Amino acid sequence: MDRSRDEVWTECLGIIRDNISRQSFRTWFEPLRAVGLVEEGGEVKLTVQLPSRFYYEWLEEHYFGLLRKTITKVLGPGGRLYYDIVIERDEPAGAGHGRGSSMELPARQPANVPPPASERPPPADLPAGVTPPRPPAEARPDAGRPYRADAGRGAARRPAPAAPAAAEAAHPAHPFAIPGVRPIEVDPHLNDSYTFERFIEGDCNRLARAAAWSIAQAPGATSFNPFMIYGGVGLGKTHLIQAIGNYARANGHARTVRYVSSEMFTAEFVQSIQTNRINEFSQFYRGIDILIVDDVQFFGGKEKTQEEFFHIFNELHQQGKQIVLSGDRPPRDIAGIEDRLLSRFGWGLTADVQPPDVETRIAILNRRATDDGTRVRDEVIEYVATHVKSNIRELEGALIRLQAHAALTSREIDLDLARDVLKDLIKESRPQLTIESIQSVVCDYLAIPEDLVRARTRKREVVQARQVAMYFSKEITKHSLKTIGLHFGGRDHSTVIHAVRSVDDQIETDPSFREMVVAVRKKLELHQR
Ligand SMILES: Nc1ncnc2c1ncn2[C@@H]1O[C@H](COP(=O)(O)OP(=O)(O)OP(=O)(O)O)[C@@H](O)[C@H]1O
Repeated sequence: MDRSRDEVWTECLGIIRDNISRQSFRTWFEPLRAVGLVEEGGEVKLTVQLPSRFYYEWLEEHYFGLLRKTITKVLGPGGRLYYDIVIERDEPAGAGHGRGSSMELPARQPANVPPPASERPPPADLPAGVTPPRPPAEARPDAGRPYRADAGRGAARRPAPAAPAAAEAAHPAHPFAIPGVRPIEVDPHLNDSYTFERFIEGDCNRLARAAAWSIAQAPGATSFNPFMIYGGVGLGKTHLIQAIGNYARANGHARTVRYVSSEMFTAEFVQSIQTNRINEFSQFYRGIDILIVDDVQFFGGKEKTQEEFFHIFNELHQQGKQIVLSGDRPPRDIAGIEDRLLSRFGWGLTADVQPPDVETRIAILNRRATDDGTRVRDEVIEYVATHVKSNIRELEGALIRLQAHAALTSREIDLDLARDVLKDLIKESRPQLTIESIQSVVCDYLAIPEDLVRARTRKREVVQARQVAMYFSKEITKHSLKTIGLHFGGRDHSTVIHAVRSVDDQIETDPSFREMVVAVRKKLELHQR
């Protein structure tokens, strides 16, 4: 064999890249690594490592034909592709591996185009003692059956909720209810309209949507636990994580679902401390079947809350309950959260959502208009979709504005109306923050008169505000260090470098400082919407 495994795989990737969208390539093929290449009995076996079973199922289901052709082209008719799957933690007994170990899982022979993964028997050629990947949830015999608290993997047995007394025991009390007085239904805090039916799938969210769908069929029983979605503002994270809860509740796959933002969780926790009810708070969250926590980055710097969440997380995970999280960035980039918690966020599956392409934007607008019972011409939909690009919330906002104007003025929604009504939005669909606006947001948050950050003063709190404003100016604007310095009373570029380093250092070492930076960042993002 004259070529190395990496060379062979790079050649394969080149062919695959030319045959699928950029987004799909990034999602499904970029994370894969070649880990072996051997020639044996007239066959050339290339082994590729997959990050999870989910990848295996997805590749087999969607890219089998392409992979077969590619391997034959690169390695000839004797070419075979083998998968090496990294086993997630807590695999069912039988797999016998911990996190990070792997198993050899031969891909199906190229001659057979396999039926969908859900209809296939387990591959017969697995090495002894290796458990085949679980079929997708919809194919499992338990899928679709009413949820039972004691049916899950490792779940503690609980009384069946038939008799009133049992029902009371089965309902975790609301943290702020009077315990023992009456059973209280857990309010899931879900928005009914955040469903899978209303969620438009595109390259931008395919992995996240597919994983969310699997989880909703069998919460706690897939290897995607926890499941974390991350991505920018208004890209559908909340919609998707709530869709899991809505679907699981509607189909009897979970009895108690709780959606909570990390800020709300923190507020409830603080309140429970103030009212001496930490135990109730903790019991309540430990009894939830699907816990959905939005915007986990706001746990940053809140050490006590993190600790409480850590214990709740562990308990739920051990009981086989489902945990679903969202954040504005991947776990490794979240500041101010303890490593032990961050590493848990990455235990299951993390999937990102990206800004939608124009086709997906058109589909979202069409769907939204149909749901609202409004007729909007194709040319108007296309006009809005091509001009409003940055996020889906803005896209929906544009449509709502059009609908409102048309209703108030009894006009039809046509291109003229769209141009007229949306001209300000379209001109500056994402206002760029200037150095001055950053100074203003930072000073407003820290209660410092704005002109002081440009003045000569070295008072401690002014220096802090100045450094934070410099830090964000460097991060957000495209200005050079020199220009940034000039906007801060004519300081030179080395002062800006020093400010950025100093802020970075303090983020690392000072939790309350870190919390302040996170809060300022959120304010700045609001100004960009
Ligand atoms: N793929 C989609 N199909 C249909 N509607 C969508 C889609 N993605 C987002 N939306 C809609 O866009 C709006 C914003 O979505 P959502 O609140 O879920 O975004 P987010 O990523 O959680 O934003 P933030 O980070 O600001 O909380 C919602 O009304 C949601 O229903």
